[in-house]
Amino acid sequence: MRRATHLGFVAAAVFTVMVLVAAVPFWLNRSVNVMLAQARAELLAQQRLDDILTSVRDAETAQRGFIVTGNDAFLEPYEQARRTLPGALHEAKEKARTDAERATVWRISRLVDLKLAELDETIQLRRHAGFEAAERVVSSLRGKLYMDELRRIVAAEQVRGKARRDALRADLLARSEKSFYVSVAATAANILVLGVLLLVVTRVLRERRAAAAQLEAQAGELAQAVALTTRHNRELTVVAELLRAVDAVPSVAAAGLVLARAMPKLLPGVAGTLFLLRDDDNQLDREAQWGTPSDQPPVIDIDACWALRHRARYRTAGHGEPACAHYRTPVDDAPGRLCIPLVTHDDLLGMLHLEGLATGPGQDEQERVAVTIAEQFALALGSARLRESLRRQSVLDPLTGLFNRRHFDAALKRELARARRKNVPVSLVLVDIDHFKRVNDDYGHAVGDAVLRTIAQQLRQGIREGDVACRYGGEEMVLLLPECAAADARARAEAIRVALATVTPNPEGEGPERITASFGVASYPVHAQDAESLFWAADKALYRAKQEGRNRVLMGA
Ligand SMILES: Nc1nc2c(ncn2[C@@H]2O[C@H](COP(=O)(O)OP(=O)(O)OP(=O)(O)O)[C@@H](O)[C@H]2O)c(=O)[nH]1
Repeated sequence: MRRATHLGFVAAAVFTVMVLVAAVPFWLNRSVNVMLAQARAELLAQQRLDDILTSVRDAETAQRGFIVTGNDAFLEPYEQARRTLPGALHEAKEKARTDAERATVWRISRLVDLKLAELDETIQLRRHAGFEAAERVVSSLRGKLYMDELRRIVAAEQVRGKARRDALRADLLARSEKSFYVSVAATAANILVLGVLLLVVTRVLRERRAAAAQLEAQAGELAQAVALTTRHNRELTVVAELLRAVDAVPSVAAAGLVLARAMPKLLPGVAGTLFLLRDDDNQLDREAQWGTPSDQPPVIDIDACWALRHRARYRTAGHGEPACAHYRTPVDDAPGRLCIPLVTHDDLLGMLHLEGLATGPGQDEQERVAVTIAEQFALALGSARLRESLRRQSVLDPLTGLFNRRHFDAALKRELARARRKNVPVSLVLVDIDHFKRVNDDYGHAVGDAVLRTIAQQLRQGIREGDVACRYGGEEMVLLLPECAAADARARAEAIRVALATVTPNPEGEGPERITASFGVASYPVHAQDAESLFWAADKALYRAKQEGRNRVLMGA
């Protein structure tokens, strides 16, 4: 704004200077014109006097011719002079510019009148009194005196006029010269001023252009920063949602599905596969996939991936770079791959394999997003794993891997309530190893534990999905069989009993050659109506089985 005001002042000043400079030659030209007009008027005045003198002279010549010849034809110029001279004299008087001029014209006018009167007199004499009478008047030299005086005055006036004209011409020449130099100087000054103005305007425009370019660049940077922040915020929101969702999942496997749903939002157009490390193993399972990934094996070894081996991300952009063993398609056919190990607290949890990442500009940005997701997901996954492990520990028996008594009590109540609601049966099978004390005594507790694990394995194998096998306490175990009537429960217990007698109790070392167990079966609604009575009925049947010689299945009463 201030710069614009300055520019306005400069323009106004330049305009004023230019007007003044242009006015000087104009003024000089004007004075030259005045002088020219003066010179012209001078010439005209002289011309008028010359014309008057010439007319008088012609009239005198005509008088002489008439007097000599008496022929009227000679009088024509005289008549002409008498007609024109009054007008010429009048005009001369009118146009006289100074008092001196006016006085001179008056004197001439009087002499012309006298001369014309003398001519008139002589002509009349010649006409009426003859040649001699006219000759006498002419010879008196009165007319000659008039003419001489008239010539003298006009000649003097000519001399004065010429002097005035010469002075005017000299002045005119001097002024023309001055006017020329002033014009040249004015033009030069104008060019100079215009040049300065042009310079100032160019500079101002250049500065404005630079300022505009700077503003444009700043606006561009700002827009980029805003876009980046918006994108980061969007990413943060999605990552936060992802973490919240992973936090709420019931199992580590479900966390993979949550990731597969979030990834297309975070890295659009990028396909991927999530591999998760098995517990106590060097193998990873393909847990989830999104986009249109290339063929990936369902199970991979840690050694199959550069990223897993080195615990650092590994990128292949194509062009013959070494491929990971889990790539089933050549590197060049699926460029822009990135393997990121999922690590938390130095524990390897899995690996994120991404495909179709940018290989040119935008590569770093995508990789940054991918690494952020992998880091955050690994943390969330670690927590999910821990939660899952704690949950398992709270319901599982650590020695056998069967559910513990707390879980059994809750499951029994739940299944009984459901059986009542749905009007279906539910059965319990109590299992007690026969003479287990002897195993401990003969081979030690470690072998006893191994035998317990073998039997637990047999129980797990002998039941359906949805059935619950628990270690109730010591060497006593229980099977909860939902929607299973008494006869079916008995048959199932019998099958387990028979199978048990055929397995090696401790496949890892020494121990008894075979082991047997006794089974007590009770069912809702035939043997009892509530949890406690049902358990009690099964326990009584088990007791009877022991009493009757062990290694048998007995039904509740
Ligand atoms: N090794 C091992 N032994 C256990 C465990 N829990 C209970 N026992 C043992 O199991 C044995 C149970 O013995 P008893 O209840 O006398 O019965 P039994 O020897 O199996 O004889 P019957 O049941 O009458 O056939 C005890 O010696 C307990 O110490 C366990 O977790 N590990």
